[in-house]
Amino acid sequence: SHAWGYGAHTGPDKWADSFPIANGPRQSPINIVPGDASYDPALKPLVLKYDPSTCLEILNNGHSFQVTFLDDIDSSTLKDGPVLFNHRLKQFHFHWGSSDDHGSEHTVAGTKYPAELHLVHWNTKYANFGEAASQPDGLAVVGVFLKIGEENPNLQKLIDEFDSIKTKDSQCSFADFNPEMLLPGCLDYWTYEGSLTTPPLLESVTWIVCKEPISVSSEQMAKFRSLLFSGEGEAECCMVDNYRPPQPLRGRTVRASFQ
Ligand SMILES: COc1ccc(CNS(=O)(=O)c2ccc(S(N)(=O)=O)s2)cc1
Ligand SMILES: [Zn+2]
Repeated sequence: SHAWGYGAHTGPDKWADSFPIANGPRQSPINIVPGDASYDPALKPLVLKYDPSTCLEILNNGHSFQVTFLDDIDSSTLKDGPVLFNHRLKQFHFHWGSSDDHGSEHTVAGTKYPAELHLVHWNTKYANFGEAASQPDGLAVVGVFLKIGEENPNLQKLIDEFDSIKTKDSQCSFADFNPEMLLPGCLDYWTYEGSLTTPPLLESVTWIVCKEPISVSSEQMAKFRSLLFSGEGEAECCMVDNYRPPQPLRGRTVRASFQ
């Protein structure tokens, strides 16, 4: 069958054909309705400790661009927040639109942001990422919204690599980047039990969505849109609208770490 993508014939409405879990009970993303979220005073503050020396490479995987980290020791970790176990950072990537008025996966009271950052971590009670990804409490993804405003010098460090990763399956080494620089000042969050937002859509993700966005300039967003879904030598297809729309809540509770 066709590989999955975001086009008319391969996009989110077609994913259930090959990945029936697409219609499962805990799919992501969702529309977060702040008024319906329940403040949970038992939720701890998020503890994110990242080591820039574990940054390995930046790559275009044909769906997004991602920065991959060395995860063989506990050097870049997520602790506390809504999770009970230590998690290790595996990679971060983004989702964005074809224009500044849409592109995020989660929405907040129906508001769409131009882009959304996902920092993917796996629970070290499991042997490795692949094991963890198939467990209901195996992954924790921190989502950060991007909002049009000031140019973001930390995002610019990623954008400066785009000429080397323009096409699908291109990659280059990328060192000494600290993803802490991509976090908002305030780490208030909403949390709920969900899934990967791309195939295999595994229902193994504790979502941790930050309330406060980070800034990105409109010019920087235009650079995101210069990346290609297509491979070298193929007809050029701009990497835009690589987001899954919100999915049914199916009775899930969204908790807030703040009042
Ligand atoms: C077991 O085989 C596997 C397991 C997992 C994957 C997907 N790769 S992945 O985990 O990096 C992510 C995909 C989508 C992510 S999102 N947008 O929800 O943050 S994270 C592939 C093969
Ligand atoms: Zn993602």
